Amino acid sequence: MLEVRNLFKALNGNEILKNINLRFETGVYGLLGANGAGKTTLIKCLCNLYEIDSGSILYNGIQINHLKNNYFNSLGYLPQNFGYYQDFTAYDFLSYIGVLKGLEGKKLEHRIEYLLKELGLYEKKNIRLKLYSGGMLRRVGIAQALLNEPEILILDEPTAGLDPKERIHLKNLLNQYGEKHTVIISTHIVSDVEDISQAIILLKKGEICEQGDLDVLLKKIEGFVYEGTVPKTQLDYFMNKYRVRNVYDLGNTIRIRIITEDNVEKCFAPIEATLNDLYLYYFDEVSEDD
Ligand SMILES: Nc1ncnc2c1ncn2[C@@H]1O[C@H](COP(=O)(O)OP(=O)(O)OP(=O)(O)O)[C@@H](O)[C@H]1O
Repeated sequence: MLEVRNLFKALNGNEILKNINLRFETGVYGLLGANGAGKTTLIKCLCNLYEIDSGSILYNGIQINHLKNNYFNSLGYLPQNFGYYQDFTAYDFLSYIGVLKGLEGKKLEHRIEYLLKELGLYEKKNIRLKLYSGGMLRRVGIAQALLNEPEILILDEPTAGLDPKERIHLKNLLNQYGEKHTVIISTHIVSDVEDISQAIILLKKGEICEQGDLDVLLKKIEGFVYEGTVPKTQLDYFMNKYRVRNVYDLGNTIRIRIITEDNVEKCFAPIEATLNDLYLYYFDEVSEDD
């Protein structure tokens, strides 16, 4: 179990994370926030790559900075910008990282082959990484994070560069991995974590604004989400008046989805809220995939 208590972190004199309290058990956790919210900084703290200013991060009750290698052995991490050796093949690169992680022999070979197959890279395992596409490199990055079958898997923007089919495949893989391990996924893309997260954490300007089970979080905006059909000429009026999520062109009219706590015009009817609505409600912007 990984626990964050009253964490504060500044970078170059700017307070980036403020009073963060979190608890991670087995399951998938979706860490959602707009660009610059502090997700990467938080992840670097969780990976013990940043010293924290105050508070504590505990793994099974012990501060991670006291555990040193024992903690790293339990951790798999995909950084936002993942470094690799261009002239290595995927197989050689994973062997190299595996050895750094203390794996060897047949066990390492089997694990590499399994992950290359799982991530759809097996046929290309002997091609140099400099010839890989962005999506393929991201998948190598995910494979290296999974090499030691870590108790805690932390992925910073794992779907960057992946196509829709690869995203779905990765989601299934992470969902399965989360059945027995802790998986923390940082993203600003709602669909990366929707349907697979046992808890969603919303980070805004360095503070947790909400966390918990998605159904419970959605209750907070129950009755605030509406859809309605309005004349096209009134779009600007409604855009200024409400947070507008979707606009569907119906010819002379448009159907819009809005979020508001105010009373609305008769043309709007309440509708069930989704994680994308929650994202817009808290962050005042639509998620990239919406
Ligand atoms: N070394 C640094 N010194 C000062 N400020 C920093 C440093 N690194 C990041 N920041 C600032 O900290 C804030 C949070 O950055 P961070 O990268 O953690 O956010 P993020 O949520 O991961 O964003 P993104 O999705 O764009 O990667 C930003 O305002 C960023 O400019």
